[in-house]
Amino acid sequence: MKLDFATDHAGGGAADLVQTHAVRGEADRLVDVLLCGPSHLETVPCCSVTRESMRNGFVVAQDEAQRQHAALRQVLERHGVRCHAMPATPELPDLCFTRDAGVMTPWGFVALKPAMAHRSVEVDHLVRTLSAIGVRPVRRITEGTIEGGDVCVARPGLLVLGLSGERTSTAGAEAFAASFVQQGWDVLYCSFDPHFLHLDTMFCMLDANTALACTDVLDDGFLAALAARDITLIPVSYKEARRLGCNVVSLDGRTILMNAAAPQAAERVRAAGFLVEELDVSQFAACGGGLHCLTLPLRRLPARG
Ligand SMILES: NC(=[NH2+])NCCC[C@H](N)C(=O)O
Repeated sequence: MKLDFATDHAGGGAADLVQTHAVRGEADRLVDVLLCGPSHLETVPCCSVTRESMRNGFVVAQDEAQRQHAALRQVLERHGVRCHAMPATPELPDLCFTRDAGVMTPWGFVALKPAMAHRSVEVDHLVRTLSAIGVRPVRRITEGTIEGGDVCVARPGLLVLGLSGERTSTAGAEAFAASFVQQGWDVLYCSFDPHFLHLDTMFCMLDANTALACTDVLDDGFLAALAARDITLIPVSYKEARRLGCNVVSLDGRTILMNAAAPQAAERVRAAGFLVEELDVSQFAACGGGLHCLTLPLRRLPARG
């Protein structure tokens, strides 16, 4: 497979702009992020959490969803994060979960290949939106399927990929991983049942050596592989993870945005010395996504550097 990250980045013009956008680790300092407002958010019965909400009669309360999303944006901006907006559109009801259609890597933006039909059509919309701010894909995945919620660029040298077989397939994950392998990165695969949707509902990095994890659910081999890499886990219960309580955003390896509906997880993260900002994201959680899903980091800078 030919990977031309290096050549794509050589030279001037747009390539220089692309080069300034990169994510080398989930806990580096977040500088630029892509958000999309929930004007067209709707329940789509494509994941277990949303199906449960629908059984319970949940319908999106537009005003409340807008308020919660505006509060997220305010917190990000208060922490100095530049928020870019993707226009919402009626035919894309899950678009506010900007995490899933693409991923920023150390070598530039990679357009993904979502499994769900209504999500796969988000990719072109995302690519157009990013082009307008000078970010063009260095690669587009064409093999298998892969969604951004299953991608964790954990820290420089370590990539973690979720494999449910439903949203992300082995072919998609391996195609995405190829460029990292080529650059000498260690790649860990985490297999789980499609019930759990994406890796980021059960595993999110807090700093380079600490992650929040639904340890009761995660595969023992995966937990052992994390331990072997000196990653300490702060456990989250299944019930809080199902409320998207494990689905968090590390702003800088120190300040963590967390779902207010998971107070035990927040308490443990605080006890471990992190600063926690709790946010109400109940409208989104009912649709299967939390804070991590609502944010697509475009640029993170190493804490010291
Ligand atoms: N990164 C995530 N966990 N995203 C959650 C997406 C939720 C959305 N309803 C879906 O099923 O596609």
